[in-house]
Parts: sequence; structure tokens; C-alpha cells
Amino acid sequence: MVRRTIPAAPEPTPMAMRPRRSVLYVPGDNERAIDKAKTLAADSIILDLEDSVAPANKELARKQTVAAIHAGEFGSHEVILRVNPIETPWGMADLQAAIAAVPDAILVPKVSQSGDIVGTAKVLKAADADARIRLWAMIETPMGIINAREIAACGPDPDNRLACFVVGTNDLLKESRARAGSNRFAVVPWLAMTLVAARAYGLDVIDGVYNDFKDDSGFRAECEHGRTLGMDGKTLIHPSQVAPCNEIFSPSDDEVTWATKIIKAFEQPENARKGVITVEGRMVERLHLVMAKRVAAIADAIDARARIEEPWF
Ligand SMILES: CC(C)(COP(=O)(O)OP(=O)(O)OC[C@H]1O[C@@H](n2cnc3c(N)ncnc32)[C@H](O)[C@@H]1OP(=O)(O)O)[C@@H](O)C(=O)NCCC(=O)NCCSC(=O)C[C@H](O)C(=O)O
Ligand SMILES: [Mg+2]
Repeated sequence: MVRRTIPAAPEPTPMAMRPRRSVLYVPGDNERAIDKAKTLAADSIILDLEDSVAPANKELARKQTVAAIHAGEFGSHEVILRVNPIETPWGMADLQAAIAAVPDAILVPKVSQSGDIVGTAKVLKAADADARIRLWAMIETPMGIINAREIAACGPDPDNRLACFVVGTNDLLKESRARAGSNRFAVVPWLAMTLVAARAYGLDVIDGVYNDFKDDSGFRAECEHGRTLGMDGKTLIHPSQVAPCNEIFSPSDDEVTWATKIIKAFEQPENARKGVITVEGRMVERLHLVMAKRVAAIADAIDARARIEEPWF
């Protein structure tokens, strides 16, 4: 019997401090929306060739998105191209076009096992030897949830270039036949399983979309919910969702102030050799120092992005 082994989780390393609060999908066949996205304050833009593009427009979308990436007018936005699954009539042509266009990342949909990432990474490695393109994985099938750990375990191997999970809650609801209730009762276990698998292997993880884009209060509540679960950000479908999402997924002023107090307290010479101290009457351990440094680093990265002189800030 061949026993498969899943690599052990690596020691925690400092995460790349790239804010991924707001990750906006843009249909690849909608040129006007692609132009609009360049003017929005989303941290990341997913140019989509998959679910938002009808079969008749797949080739047009591929051509348009590749041209847009080549034109390079996305400023400091992180640009991700979502391709069609490799087994579809468009998958391989999408992947080759994506590699030639050199987006920041390629988003692989319907990832159900580690082989989906390893196979894509091999194609990528042969064509992009400098490793400029990362891979993102959509976790959106029941098998993807079951295998989330095995898929996340691809992350530490630099050959796989895996950086981020995106949860596809629409596909998961479809496949599971669950109801999309307002408290996300059915969705929470999938989000939590995906999140812990991602974190165990040092990946970022982005929450699913909120379809009712005219319902501002429902959207805000779902952002808060995702943030409480530990998500780095949320995938979005409409420009109106960008600002509230950025606000909710940014560290608040109170969080930054508290983080700064913890960092300063541990910098005091008398605390240099202590594992636990008291700050304003609360017990603070060195694990809180690690958390505080992360909050400070993310806040700095967000400020740095805001300081870039671009029209959307
Ligand atoms: C949902 C929409 C079809 C609504 O479109 P529309 O009616 O055109 O909206 P508005 O008139 O309010 O638009 C106002 C302006 O904003 C631009 N716009 C709209 N959406 C976007 C966008 N996503 N990115 C950039 N710009 C956008 C319009 O062009 C208008 O511009 P202007 O006229 O110049 O002022 C539409 O919002 C839409 O198509 N959204 C994206 C849908 C999508 O990408 N779906 C696929 C991703 S979701 C998914 O697949 C999840 C996952 O896989 C899962 O399984 O869960
Ligand atoms: Mg999907």
C-alpha cells in the first residue's frame, strides 16, 4: 500500500504585508468595467474569464483581459486573472495567455485536490522561470473543502507559488444544496475549514462574494462576519462594495493604538526578558506582541498604499 504523506506545517513566518482587503471581480468581456476598475480603490482586481463570461464571449474576454494587462494601467492594484478550469475547452489557452500576459497571480477555479495546483505550477514553471506570477486557488467544491489541508500544503514549496485561497461560496452553496441564510449558518464550517488550512501553511484567505450588491447594511454585516472569522478580505462584485470593505478590513484606530502600546511596552528594558507583562491592567504575552506587530505592519502597508499619488485615493 502506498501511503500518501501531507507535508508538516512550516514554522510560522512573517506574512507578506500586502493588503488584500477588497478583491474585486471584473467580467473579462466587459471593457467598460475593466476601465472602471482601474479607477477604484480595491486592493486587488480579478479579471474574470470564468463564471461571469458566457461561452460565446470566452475568446473575446481572453483577448481583452490580456490586452488590458499588457497595457499596464492598473497602477498599484494587484492584478489577478481567473482562468477557466483546465479541462474545459478554454482552460489551456487561458493559462497560456495568462502566463504570457504576466499578471501578479493566476486564480485557478474549482481546485479540488493538490494535483490541480501542482499541475498548473508545472506549466507555469516551464514558461515563467523568474517566478513573477503567483498562483491563487478557489476553494469552492465539496472535494476542495475536504482536501483543503492537502491543497494548502502545496504552499510552502516555492515551485508551487501558491499564495492565497479564495472561497467560492456561490459554487459551494450550489454543490451542497444548502441555503444562503443571512447568518451564513451553512457556510461558516466551510469558511473555518478553509481558513485554518490556509493559516497552517502561511496562505492568505479571502471570503466569498455578497450577491445582493444594493443591500449596504447586509454587506457590511457580512464583511464584519468574515473579518471576525479571520479572513484577510472579501471578494466583491460591484464598485459600491469597495469603500465599506476597505474600512471594515482595515485595522481600526483603536486597534493600531493598542498594538503600538504593546510594542512600546515590550521595548522597555525592564521587560526585555519577560514573557508576560501587564499593559493598562491587561495581561499581555509575547504572542500578543506578534499580533501587535502584524496589525502595525498591515496599517503601515495600507498607509503606504494611500500615500501613492493615484486618483482613487
Ligand atoms: C452585478 C452587475 C452585473 C451589475 O452591473 P450593472 O447593472 O452594470 O451595475 P451598475 O449600473 O450599478 O454599475 C455602475 C458602474 O460600475 C461599473 N461596474 C459594475 N460592476 C463592476 C465591476 N465588477 N467592476 C468594475 N466596474 C463595475 C459599471 O460598468 C458602471 O460603470 P459606468 O457606467 O462607467 O459608471 C455587475 O456589477 C457585475 O458584472 N459584477 C461582477 C460579476 C462577476 O464578476 N461575477 C463573477 C464573480 S462572482 C463568483 O464567480 C464567485 C465564486 O466563483 C463563487 O463560486 O462564489
Ligand atoms: Mg465559483
